[in-house]
Amino acid sequence: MTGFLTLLARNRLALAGGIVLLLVGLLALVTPLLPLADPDVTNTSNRFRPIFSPDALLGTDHLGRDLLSRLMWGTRLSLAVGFAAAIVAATLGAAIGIIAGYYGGRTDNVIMRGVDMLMAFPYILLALAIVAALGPGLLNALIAVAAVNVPFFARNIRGITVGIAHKEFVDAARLAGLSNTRIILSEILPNVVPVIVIAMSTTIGWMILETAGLSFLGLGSQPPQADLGSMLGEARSALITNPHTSIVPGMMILIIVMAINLLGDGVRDALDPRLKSGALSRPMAATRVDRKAPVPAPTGAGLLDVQSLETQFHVKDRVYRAVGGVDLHVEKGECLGIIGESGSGKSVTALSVMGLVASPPGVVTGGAVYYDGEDLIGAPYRRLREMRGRNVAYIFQDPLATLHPLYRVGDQLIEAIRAHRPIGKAEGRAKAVDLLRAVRIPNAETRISDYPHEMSGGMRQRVGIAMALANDPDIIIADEPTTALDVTVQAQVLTILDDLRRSRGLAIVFITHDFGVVAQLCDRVAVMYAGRIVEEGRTAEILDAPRHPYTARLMACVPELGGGKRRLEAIAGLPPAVNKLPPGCAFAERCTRVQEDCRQGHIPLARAGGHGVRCLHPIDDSREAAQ
Ligand SMILES: Nc1ncnc2c1ncn2[C@@H]1O[C@H](COP(=O)(O)OP(=O)(O)OP(=O)(O)O)[C@@H](O)[C@H]1O
Repeated sequence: MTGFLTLLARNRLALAGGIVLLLVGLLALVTPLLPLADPDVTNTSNRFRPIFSPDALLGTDHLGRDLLSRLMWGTRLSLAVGFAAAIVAATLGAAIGIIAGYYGGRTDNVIMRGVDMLMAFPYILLALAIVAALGPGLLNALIAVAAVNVPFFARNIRGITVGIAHKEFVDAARLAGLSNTRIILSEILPNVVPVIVIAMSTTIGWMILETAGLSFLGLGSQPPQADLGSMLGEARSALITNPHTSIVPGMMILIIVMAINLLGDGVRDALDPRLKSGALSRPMAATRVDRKAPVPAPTGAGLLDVQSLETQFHVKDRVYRAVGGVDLHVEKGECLGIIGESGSGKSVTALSVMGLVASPPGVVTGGAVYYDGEDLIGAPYRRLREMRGRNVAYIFQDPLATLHPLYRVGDQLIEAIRAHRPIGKAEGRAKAVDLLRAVRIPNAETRISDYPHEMSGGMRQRVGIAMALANDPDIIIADEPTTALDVTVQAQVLTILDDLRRSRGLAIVFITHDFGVVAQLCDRVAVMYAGRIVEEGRTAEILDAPRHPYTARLMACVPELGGGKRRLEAIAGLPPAVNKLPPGCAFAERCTRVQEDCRQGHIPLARAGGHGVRCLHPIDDSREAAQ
């Protein structure tokens, strides 16, 4: 709750909306206690007094009634009716939606067809029909407004419930013997409540307007009782001659609805922080580049030469330094492993290479990525598009998320091939079959017509590899491609990658958590921590004698088959938040070798031969590393 309120308070517009609404609500609450004139007492000799009259601050209406008093009492009534209608509509709609979505089948059909029938009427006609049937009056207007909004909630919540009702945790609850009512209350409801709150927060304003609309037409509050709509309705005839009688209630409606909508948007954003971080906003086609420092010149090291790369996420006033000055290079045909704990910046480094970090909120703020001497960070989007897949291709962790579920894998492969080569469909298909064979998918000719869900996880990952190979790239960046696979399939996939590397001269950048994989596949390895490379060198050298305490501790966490019984040492503490990186060594807090100078200034990556380490007190002795 505190987190939600903090997030909400950070949104200035929502905060302003909340404060205005709170003030209006407070005023409405204390209205009976205020020394106001009676809102219903008429005095025709005193009619149409202007604003700021001595005895009527906001003037009087056509019957000489005090407009300030009517405004306060009217606001109170309009707010009460609007909120009550929203609560009734949300409760009924959510209940209907949950029942339809959870039980499905005939129940769903019957309920939703009824809802569809309600939705088939224009809502204002439906509201008018309900009020006509029940008779004019504020309570009936409330019922009408609630009734016309029930279908909106029912439809929304039913859709969400259908998705949740088929989730494994609901199946588990059912298997555990929970009754349907218990499952709905304990498993479904908590998951749909945020959606109900979001839907309510964005519709209350609308319901206040609808109630005001009915009162304006004379179907809501009845004279002499004031609500904002009826005040507007009564002022209609004096709109030109005495506009203040319309402006006063009109302004209040505007203020209330604006405040509710701003607050509602804030509530939605706070409940779904992805909206705020930009995750759901449409990202740009290439990562935004904003390099302040001069671009480093190419060193000519390797086919891919990453220099001082800095990538940040700018979320409101916070800056997350996900990649804080990374230097890497990969030679043709070489396999470079990037290893590190979760959140150390491996994926963001990899995605930055081809401008694939989503912007907003991602920004490349420094450094360069040279591919064959050409700076990709500064390259125009057209050039990047040409090179994506053709020169540098990616394999991602979860092939289910990258393959389109509604297209056959063959069609997706053919599309990937044809994106860079103007070849016919038949030729594309032949090439796709060859690719599936290259990644050792049995019966490639028939499996090409499978949908992704018809394949096993390992096969889908092979399709991912085939897709990365589709345009004979020089470099493949594989971001934890085997993490989701079991060990035997993992071994097969690694073997395929290794063979392809040797047969095609592919360079591979392999991102992983697993030192075993690094040992099997990689020529060199770079260890990342808090957005920096802390150690880099030949795999055998680092595995034999890690020099950075972090690398040594990371290796000590890995169990060894046949290595006898030994205690696995977890690394105490957590990596620092990348928006609050400490000065000096980011690992200092968790390091057993830490000394005072570790916490000060920039620590460079010191190189001796091919082995680099970013540590002031590195491990010198392999026995010490093993401890
Ligand atoms: N959209 C975002 N907004 C803010 N911070 C982000 C965003 N995306 C990533 N980060 C931060 O960037 C840092 C690096 O993330 P990255 O995904 O590169 O880590 P990783 O080492 O690949 O982790 P994993 O092994 O779990 O994939 C993390 O601290 C992460 O929280």
